[in-house]
Amino acid sequence: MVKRLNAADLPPLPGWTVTPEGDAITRRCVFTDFRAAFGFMTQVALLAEKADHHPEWFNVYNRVDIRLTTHDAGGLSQRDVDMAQAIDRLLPVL
Ligand SMILES: C[C@H](O)[C@H](O)[C@H]1CNC2=NC(N)=NC(=O)C2=N1
Repeated sequence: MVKRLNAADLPPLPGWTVTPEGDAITRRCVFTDFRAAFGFMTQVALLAEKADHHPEWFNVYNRVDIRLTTHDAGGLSQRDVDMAQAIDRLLPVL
């Protein structure tokens, strides 16, 4: 079992929102087009496989809505924090 983190114990994660239930964090990522969005998703997929930690996500054209939670913890864990920060490093700086 993975240790669950309370939302209040999360480090600052600019761009991410804690769900009202406190069991997940979400972020909307918008790209120039589908190609860029899907390229990003491919990179995240590789990270997810490496970490054995997989996002819930929804893509329409240039938009990717991501939800991170840890099923094995029944809520948030350090794995979500690590994945969120790794995802942020893939995003273009605006
Ligand atoms: C057996 C396997 O390690 C687990 O099911 C992994 C796979 N990917 C996962 N992804 C996420 N988001 N949460 C998990 O608890 C999880 N567990």
